[in-house]
Amino acid sequence: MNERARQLLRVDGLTLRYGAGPVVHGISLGVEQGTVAALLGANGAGKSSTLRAIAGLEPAQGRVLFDGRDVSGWSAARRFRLGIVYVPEGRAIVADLTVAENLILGSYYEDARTRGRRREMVLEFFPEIANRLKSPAGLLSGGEQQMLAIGRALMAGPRLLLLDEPSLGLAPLLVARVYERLAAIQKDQNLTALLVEQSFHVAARLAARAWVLRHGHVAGELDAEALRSREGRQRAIDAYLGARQETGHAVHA
Ligand SMILES: Nc1ncnc2c1ncn2[C@@H]1O[C@H](COP(=O)(O)OP(=O)(O)OP(=O)(O)O)[C@@H](O)[C@H]1O
Repeated sequence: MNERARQLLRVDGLTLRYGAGPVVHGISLGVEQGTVAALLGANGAGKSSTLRAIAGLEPAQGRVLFDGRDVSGWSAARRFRLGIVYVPEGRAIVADLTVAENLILGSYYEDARTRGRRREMVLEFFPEIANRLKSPAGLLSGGEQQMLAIGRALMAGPRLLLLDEPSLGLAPLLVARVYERLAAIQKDQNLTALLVEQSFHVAARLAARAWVLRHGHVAGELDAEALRSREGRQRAIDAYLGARQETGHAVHA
């Protein structure tokens, strides 16, 4: 990893347990400012738990540094105010509120001018929801709900977006569209994000770096070049399947 690049997020030795044994075992990673990184792995590998711990939604051991500040003991609300914004799996929009009201929820504490400016930006990225502002959010399609959830997070002016499986439950064409928009937002807004994905090839299009988790361990690490190469793809598949015993060591491609 290029140590000179500025890491907005640094996680060291993150360990998380729900009951007896840990489900995340001493994970370390860093996300550089202005880049998208991904946590890959099969069901139950510990991806969501890691993301939730970074957001402050699960108690964990280890260190979470944000912009050089140790936020490990901070509540989720305090991390949110610092700019760490989490978009949960399953989207969690408020079905009974309109699309416009859901957007307002994302920037509840901002002044009207900031809110208006951000709303304009969000609607530019997601014209699908721009035409549906007065509809109850529950009537939107799955893809539109995902766009709304991302839009709502952008309304908060995130410095770091934590995206839990934005492709979940979406048809391939919609997944491609959501990822296209994320790429446009990243380019235009210089967004920093950490996302969770099960699909390697979906994440590989956007991410500059990825970690493959397996049974709560980092089983492999891939940089941008490896993410886009056939060899890197094979390496990730091996790590998913545990074909190589790389547990505990970051594998540089
Ligand atoms: N609230 C919870 N209470 C107890 N165990 C949990 C809880 N949440 C997750 N787990 C367990 O922790 C492990 C890691 O789950 P996690 O959701 O982080 O994995 P994941 O890689 O995100 O998988 P998925 O893609 O299926 O969401 C799994 O064995 C899961 O059953």
